[in-house]
Amino acid sequence: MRGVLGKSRKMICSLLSQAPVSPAYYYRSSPSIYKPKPSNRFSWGFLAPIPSPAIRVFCSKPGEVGGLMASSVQNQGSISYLTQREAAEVDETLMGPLGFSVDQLMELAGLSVATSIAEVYKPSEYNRILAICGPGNNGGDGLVAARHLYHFGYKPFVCYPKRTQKPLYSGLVTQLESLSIPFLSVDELPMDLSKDFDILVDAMFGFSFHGAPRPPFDDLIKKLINLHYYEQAQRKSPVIVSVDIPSGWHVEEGDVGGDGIKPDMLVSLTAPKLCAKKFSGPHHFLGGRFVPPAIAEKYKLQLPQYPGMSMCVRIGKPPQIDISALRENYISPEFLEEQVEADPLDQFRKWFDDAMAANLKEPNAMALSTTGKDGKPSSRMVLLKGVDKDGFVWFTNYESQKARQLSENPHAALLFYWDGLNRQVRVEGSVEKVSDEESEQYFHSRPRGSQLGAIVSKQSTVVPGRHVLHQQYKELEEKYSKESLIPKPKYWGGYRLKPERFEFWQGQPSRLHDRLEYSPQETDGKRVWKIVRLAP
Ligand SMILES: NC(=O)C1=CN([C@@H]2O[C@H](COP(=O)(O)OP(=O)(O)OC[C@H]3O[C@@H](n4cnc5c(N)ncnc54)[C@H](OP(=O)(O)O)[C@@H]3O)[C@@H](O)[C@H]2O)[C@H](O)CC1
Ligand SMILES: Cc1cc2nc3c(=O)[nH]c(=O)nc-3n(C[C@H](O)[C@H](O)[C@H](O)COP(=O)(O)O)c2cc1C
Ligand SMILES: Cc1ncc(COP(=O)(O)O)c(C=O)c1O
Ligand SMILES: [K+]
Repeated sequence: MRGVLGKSRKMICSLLSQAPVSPAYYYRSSPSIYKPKPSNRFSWGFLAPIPSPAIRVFCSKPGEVGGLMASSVQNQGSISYLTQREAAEVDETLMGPLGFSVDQLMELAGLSVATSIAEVYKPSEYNRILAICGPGNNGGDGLVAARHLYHFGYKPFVCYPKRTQKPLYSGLVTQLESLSIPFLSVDELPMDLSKDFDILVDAMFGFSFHGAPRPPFDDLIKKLINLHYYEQAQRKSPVIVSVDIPSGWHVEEGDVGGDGIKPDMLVSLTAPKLCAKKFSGPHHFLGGRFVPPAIAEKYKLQLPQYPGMSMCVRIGKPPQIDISALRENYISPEFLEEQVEADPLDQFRKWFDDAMAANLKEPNAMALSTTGKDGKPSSRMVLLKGVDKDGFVWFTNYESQKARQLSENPHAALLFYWDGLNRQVRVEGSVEKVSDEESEQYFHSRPRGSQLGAIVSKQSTVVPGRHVLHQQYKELEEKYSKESLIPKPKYWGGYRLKPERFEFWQGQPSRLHDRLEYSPQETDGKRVWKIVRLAP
C-alpha cells in the first residue's frame, strides 16, 4: 500500500519551522503535563503509536481541575506521616550518605509544587500567583516553584522579605529577576490580597517552624488567615497552596488553636508530616519524587505511587466533580481561508504533521462511524494506517459489526481529535475494501502477536471468557513457531474511505471556532474543492 509521504520526522519538523505558528502556540487552559518524547520513527503508511502516560483529570468548579486518578488515589488511612525529627533526619540522610545536594532536592521539591498547582488550577482561570517565601529551605522551594510556574504560563510575583546571601538563594533570586518576575516587599503588598492574586503559595515555613511566627511573617500569616473570612462571606478569594507545612501550624499537632491558615492545597514533600492529618482542604498532593528504598524501608513509608512520569501524586480522593463545569477554553491561532491548502488532503497532511510534532498520543486514532440498513449509527475507534489520494485506510475484521453495517451501507464518517492542538478533522465518504494484496502486505507487517490475535478474535461476537481467547492464542503460538508464516484470515483486511467531504475545526475562545469545510465541485469537467466557513 502506498503511503503518500515518506518524510522523516526531521523533515516534517523542519517543514513545521516554516509554519506560521508552532504547536506551542495552541493553548488549552489545561496544565502543561510532561509527555515523553516519542521514540518511534514516523513515516506515512505505517504509523507506530507513541506511548504516553494515561492521565485523566476531573474538575470541581470552573477553572479548577480535580486530579490524577487510577493508582494515585489512595485511602488516606494507608499513608505514612513523619514526625518533625524524622523529617529533619530524612533530609540529612538524603543530603549526606545518599549524596543529594540541597540544590537538587529544592529544585525537585519546587517542581513538585508547581506541577501540583498546574494539575488543579488552570493558568487561564488562576493566572496571578503570589509566592510568599520564608527564610529557610521552604522559602527556597517557593522560589523554585515560582520559576517553574512562570514557564508553565502563570504570572508569578514573589514576596521574599528575609533574604540570605547564600549562593543557592541569591542564585534563585537572580533566576527570577532574569524573568522579570516582580518582587514585592511586605509593605508593597495590597492590604486585601484577594483582588490581586488568584493563588497564594505559602512557602514561609516548613518542618523547622517552631514557636509563634516572628515578624514580618506574623502579619503575612494573618493576611492569609483573613482570606478565610472572605471565603465565608462568599467573596472570591485566592486559593492558598501550602508547601510541606501550612505555615504557622504546629509541625506535628497541626492548627492547634483552629485559627491558623486554611489552605486549599497542601503539597507534602518526601512524605506527609503529622500535621497533614489535620489538613481538610480539597487537594492534598505528594511531591519530592526522589525517595530511595533505603529511606522508604527505614521509615516504613507507605506512599502513593507516582503515575507515569509525573512529579506529583494526589493523596486521597479528588473533590466531587461538577461535570457541567468540565470545559476547556480553547486559545489557538486563527485559522483562515487564505491560509489553507486548496487540496484537503494536503491540508490534512499538514495538520497530521503538526499532531506528530506535538507528540500527541496516537494521532492516527480516529472515530469511525457507520450505519446499517436499520439506520442506527455506531462508532468506534480505529487506527488510520495509510492515507493517499485514493483515501483513508484502516484494517479490521470483515465479520465485525462495522463490517456488517458497511456491507449494508458503504458510507462512513471519520473523526480525528487532536486535543493538544484544539483541533478536529471530519472526513466523510464512501467505503470499499482494499485489495487482497494490500491486506496481505499490511497483515504480515504487524507484530506476530497481533496477527495471531486477528485469527483468534471473531471480532464483536460473544466470548464465554477471556481465558478462551488466551487458550486459543496459546495453541496458535505453538502451531506457528517463530519462523513460520502466519496465514491472514480471509475475514481480516482493510477498508478505504474515499473522501467526499472534509471539515477542519480549530478551537477558539468563546466557542467561536474556525470551521472550514471542503466539498467537491465539478468545474469545467474537473473536480475542485470548494472551501466555505461554517458557523461554529
Ligand atoms: N525533602 C524535601 O523534599 C526537601 C524539602 N525542603 C524544604 O525545606 C523545609 C525545611 O527547611 P528548613 O530550612 O529546615 O526550615 P524552614 O524552611 O521550615 O524554616 C527555617 C527558617 O525559619 C525560621 N523560623 C522558624 N520558626 C520561626 C518562627 N516562629 N518565626 C519566624 N521564623 C521562624 C528559622 O529561623 P530560626 O531562628 O528558628 O533558625 C529558619 O530561618 C521543608 O519543610 C521543605 O519545604 C528543602 O527544599 C530540601 C528538600
Ligand atoms: C485507539 C483504538 C484503536 C483501535 N483500532 C482498531 C483498528 O484499527 N481496527 C479494529 O478492528 N479495531 C480497532 N479498535 C477496536 C475498535 O474500537 C472496536 O472495539 C472493534 O473494532 C469492534 O468494533 P465493531 O464491533 O463496531 O466492529 C481500536 C480501539 C481503540 C480504542
Ligand atoms: C482489534 C484491532 N485490530 C486492528 C488494529 C489495527 O492496528 P494494529 O495493526 O497496529 O494492531 C487495532 C489497533 O488498535 C485493534 O485494536
Ligand atoms: K509552608
